[in-house]
Amino acid sequence: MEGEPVNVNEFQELARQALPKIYYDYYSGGAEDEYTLKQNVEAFQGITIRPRILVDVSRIDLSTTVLGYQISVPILIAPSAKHKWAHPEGEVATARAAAVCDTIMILSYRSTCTIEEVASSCNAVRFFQCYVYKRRDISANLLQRAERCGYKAIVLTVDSPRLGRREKDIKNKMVNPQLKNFEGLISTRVSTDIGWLRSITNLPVLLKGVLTHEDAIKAVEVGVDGIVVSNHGARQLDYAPPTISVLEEVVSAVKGKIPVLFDGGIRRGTDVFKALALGAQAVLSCRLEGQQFTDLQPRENTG
Ligand SMILES: Cc1cc2nc3c(=O)[nH]c(=O)nc-3n(C[C@H](O)[C@H](O)[C@H](O)COP(=O)(O)O)c2cc1C
Repeated sequence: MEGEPVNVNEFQELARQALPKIYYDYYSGGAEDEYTLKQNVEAFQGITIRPRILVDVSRIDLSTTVLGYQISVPILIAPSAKHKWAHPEGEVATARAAAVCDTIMILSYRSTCTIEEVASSCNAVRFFQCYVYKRRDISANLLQRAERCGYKAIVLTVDSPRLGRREKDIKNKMVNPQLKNFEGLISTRVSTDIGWLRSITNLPVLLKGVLTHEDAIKAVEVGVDGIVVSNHGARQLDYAPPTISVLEEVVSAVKGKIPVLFDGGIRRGTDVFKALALGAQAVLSCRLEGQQFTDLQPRENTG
C-alpha cells in the first residue's frame, strides 16, 4: 500500500501485517464458508444512491440521538471481544476514542478490560452488551456492576445460543478459555429472560441479532426499547442474509414503535447513508474507529 491508509480496507490490510495471524484471523473471520461475511459487504455495493442536486447543503449536521443520548455521528462502536489482542490498552483506549468522537461505546461482555476499568477511563456514554446465562446470578452480577458504573443501556445479544463455527479459529487451534468456561451456559429462553432482565435492572434493553419481521414483531411485544438488525458480523450462522437486505423488512414490521439500529458490512460513509435511508436510526461498527469517524464529518470543498 502506498502512503497513508485512506479507507477501512486499507486499515484492515495494515492490521493483517501487524497482528499475529491467529488474532487477525479471529478479528476478521466469519463462520464456515464465510459466504455471509462477503455478502454483508457486497450487498451494499448493489445499492446505488439517487442524488438530488438543487438542495442547500451549506449546513450539514450528522448528529443524532440514540435512546435520548446525543452523538455527533450516527455510528456507535459495536461490541467486540478482546481488544487487548490488538493493543495493550484494550477497551479502555476504545472508550477514549468514543469520548473524543462524541459517540457511544458498547462494551462486550467478553472484553479484556473490566466493566469498572472502562467506566473510569473516560466519560463516553457507554452501553453494556451481554447474554443471559442459565446461571442467572452470573448475568445479574454483570448487569448490576454495569448499572452501578453508569452504563446507560443493556444490549442483549440473541443470535448466539451456540458459538459460530469459525474454521480459521479451529485451524489456528485458538484456545479460548473464557468461552470454554461459558459453554452451554447461555440461556436459550430469550422471551422469559427479558421479563427477568426487567426485574433486575432499570436500564433500557436493546435486542441485538434480529433479522426477520416475525422476530421484530415479537421484540416489540415483549417490550424491548429498541432492536439491532445484525447477523453478528457473519460470525454466527453462515448463510444468514446480508443484514442490509432485511433492514426494510424489520423497519416496516416495527412501525416506528421502537428505534431500529443496524450493523453488518459497514465500511464507508455511503454504507451508513444507505442504512439510514432504509430506516435505521444509527449504525454500529467495530471497524470504523478513530480517524475514520472524523473523516465522516462534512468537509469544505477545496476543489
Ligand atoms: C472480532 C469481533 C468480535 C465480536 N464480539 C462480539 C461480542 O462479544 N458480542 C456481540 O454482541 N457482538 C460481537 N461482534 C459482532 C459486532 O458487534 C457486530 O455485530 C459486527 O461486527 C457487525 O458487522 P461488521 O463487522 O461487518 O461491521 C463481534 C465482531 C467482531 C468482528
